[in-house]
Amino acid sequence: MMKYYAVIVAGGSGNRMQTETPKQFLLLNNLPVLMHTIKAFAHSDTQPKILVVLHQDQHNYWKRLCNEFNFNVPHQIIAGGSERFHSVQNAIDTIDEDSFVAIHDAVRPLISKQLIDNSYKKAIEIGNVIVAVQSSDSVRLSKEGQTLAIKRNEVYLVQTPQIFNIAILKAAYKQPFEASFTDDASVVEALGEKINIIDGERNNIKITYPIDLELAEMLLNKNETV
Ligand SMILES: Nc1ccn([C@@H]2O[C@H](COP(=O)(O)OP(=O)(O)OP(=O)(O)O)[C@@H](O)[C@H]2O)c(=O)n1
Ligand SMILES: C[C@](O)(CO)[C@H](O)COP(=O)(O)O
Repeated sequence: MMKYYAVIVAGGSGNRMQTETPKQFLLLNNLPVLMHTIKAFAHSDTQPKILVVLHQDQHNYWKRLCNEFNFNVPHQIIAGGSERFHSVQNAIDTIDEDSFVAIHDAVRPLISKQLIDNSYKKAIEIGNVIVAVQSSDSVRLSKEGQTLAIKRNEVYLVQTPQIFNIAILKAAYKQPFEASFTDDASVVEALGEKINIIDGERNNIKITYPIDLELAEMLLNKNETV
């Protein structure tokens, strides 16, 4: 039987958020952001094994938070690295069985259970899957001091989860780090693999700036009242 993993990367320091507490631990409707994200995967039908990547200095803080919030969802804690790339690398190094692995940002807590299950299902069918949405704004490319309008229907805004077989992930994450590796698809693609896109969700925002936390709270409350 196929095995499933979810690697939830929470090893960042949240510089753009400019809060003393890293954004993955900030409260969203009275629960830390990271706990919402873990719960989304734990409540999915797929029931993946959950690996949470945290900076080594925050392991004890996280354990205290779990006690304080009575948070009992089973998960394994992995030490983070200097870049997102290294945090993912540390997690996949610990996986030793044939499996499909979803990599997801801790700071995308609004992911739906349906999108999680559908993404694993499609990854099994077509080999790999990343979720993305199209831009509703016009898009321009900045090059050599000029900007140029490009066809927005040829542009995707990439989200997570990004799901791959463990064998391809292990091979991809053996490559040396490049600044252009901003997600897992860019790392796997550098091996020459074709990347498959499926529709993401507009609600699946990444909490990056202070306004994103406010938006997430509004979207969460809207979902709960529907
Ligand atoms: N060394 C790192 C850097 C980032 N991440 C995780 O990768 C996700 C996406 O990264 P980003 O939004 O850039 O988070 P930060 O690096 O924390 O933010 P910033 O770039 O503003 O400092 C986050 O869940 C973050 O915790 C990680 O696990 N390890
Ligand atoms: C992985 C990602 O969320 C896909 O959109 C994004 O690339 C992460 O970028 P960040 O600069 O680490 O926030």
